[in-house]
Amino acid sequence: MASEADLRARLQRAGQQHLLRFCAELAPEPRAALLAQLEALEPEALRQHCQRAAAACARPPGPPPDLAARLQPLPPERVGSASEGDPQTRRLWEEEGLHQIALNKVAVLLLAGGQGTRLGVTYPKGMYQVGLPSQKTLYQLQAERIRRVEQLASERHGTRCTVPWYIMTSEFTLGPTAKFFKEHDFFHLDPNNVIMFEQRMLPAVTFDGRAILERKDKVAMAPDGNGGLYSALEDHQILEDMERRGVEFVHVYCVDNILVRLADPVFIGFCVLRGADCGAKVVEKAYPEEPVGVVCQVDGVPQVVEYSEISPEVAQLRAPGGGLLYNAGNICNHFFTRDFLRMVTRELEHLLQPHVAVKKVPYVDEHGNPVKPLQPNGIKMEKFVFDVLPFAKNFVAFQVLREEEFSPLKNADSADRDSPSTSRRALLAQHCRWALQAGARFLDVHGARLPEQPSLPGSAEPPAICEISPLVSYAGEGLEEYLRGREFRPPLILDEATARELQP
Ligand SMILES: CC(=O)N[C@H]1[C@@H](OP(=O)(O)OP(=O)(O)OC[C@H]2O[C@@H](n3ccc(=O)[nH]c3=O)[C@H](O)[C@@H]2O)O[C@H](CO)[C@@H](O)[C@@H]1O
Repeated sequence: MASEADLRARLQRAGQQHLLRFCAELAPEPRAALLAQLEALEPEALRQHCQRAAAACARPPGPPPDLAARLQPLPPERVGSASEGDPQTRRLWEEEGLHQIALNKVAVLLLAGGQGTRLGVTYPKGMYQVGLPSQKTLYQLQAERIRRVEQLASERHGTRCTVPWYIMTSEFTLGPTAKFFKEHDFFHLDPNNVIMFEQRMLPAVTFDGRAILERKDKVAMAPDGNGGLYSALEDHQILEDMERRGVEFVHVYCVDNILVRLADPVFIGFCVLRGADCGAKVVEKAYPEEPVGVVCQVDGVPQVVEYSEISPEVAQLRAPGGGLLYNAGNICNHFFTRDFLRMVTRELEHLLQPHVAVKKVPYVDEHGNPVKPLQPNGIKMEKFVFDVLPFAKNFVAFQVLREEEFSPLKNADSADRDSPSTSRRALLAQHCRWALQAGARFLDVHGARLPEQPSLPGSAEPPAICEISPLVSYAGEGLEEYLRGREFRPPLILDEATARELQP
């Protein structure tokens, strides 16, 4: 370990010697912890990081003034659709996706390093359960969808196959996530196929470029954004692991969408057949201010413009048909070829520009007293996972139906959108639709048939509580054999055991 004098010299080079100002008064243990934390910060990188943060903060807030003039919607030839068009083509995509999965060429990669501040929980979001009858957490639903899609591909192609699950965590989420998976026996997945790795952390910085001490013995650190993925892939040799397993296509997704279709064969097949190196799933934006990035073109190049970086005027622009001009909402589901990821980690990562988030960062004042600021006082620098899109040679977007594929859990229940209640409702409404489409009929307490609403929107309370285990159906398939022509008194919990009982 470096001596305190060494560290002092290094910090001086970085212009950050204030980080040691309480060191002399610390007991041996916290002192050692602080020194270890400081030793991990490379002086030149720290200097640049702090300078960049201050410079970015000094620029006028909001999107660059000329952005509006440089934006265009994606040209239609770059966009496919899961719901419109010919069902035969959709089947072809699905077949291709299942084929690639059966060949063990597909992996999923979860971005799970975020802190879930808006939801207000202290544990990783994937451990959250929104109050489904089964009480399954987001992680469990995801694990079961992986098992089911493996099964579908295996059955179709008569092989046994694996979809490895890579999980990017951060200092905040690795410990609890790993523990949770162990406690739940990896949800019956083979632990060798669940690969957790950690993203880097960066110091939070004051507006004048000084790294913030959160405690006398601790620098305030935050994960480097979900675009930290690319350096984390390199740090932990994840692409080498993928290569060893023969993985060629990666579905990257964010943790909080209860309807996420892991390794979605339709999306994978579409991207593969289009020869894409990079893809993004989109939904039609629900309203102009919806906090989703917009997939569009900037200076003719595909890109996502994040909701925090688009002006309200631009977000509200209308197309001639009356819909939003920029209506391709990013749902943080990306397709990458391993070759593309390799190119990014080898050649392009350093070109990704960090984004500035101004936040309230707890700190110690000059007397060493802890302060919880009421106003934003610090800068966190984050890279975004989609910032690699402009480097793609063949980017495609894939439009899916919101009620089938997107209901994110962002806020606590006090909000009326993107909350535990709205996520639960979206999943239960979807399962009720699937059951009705498969021919189930629901009865009320008096035995009378409940009205059928097979086209139930995701935001509505379903007429009957019905939850279908992902182990029974991945996307509504295969339910007729259990449900057709049968009557049920809700709740109907269709798990594997019930499915066996209902089997003709
Ligand atoms: C940068 C980004 O992708 N933004 C997208 C994200 O926004 P949004 O602002 O909602 O993004 P979140 O902060 O929820 O992060 C998205 C995902 O990235 C993970 N994460 C975040 C920070 C970090 O350092 N490490 C990490 O792994 C989170 O755990 C989460 O799984 O989802 C929306 C859809 O729901 C999209 O419309 C946004 O365009």
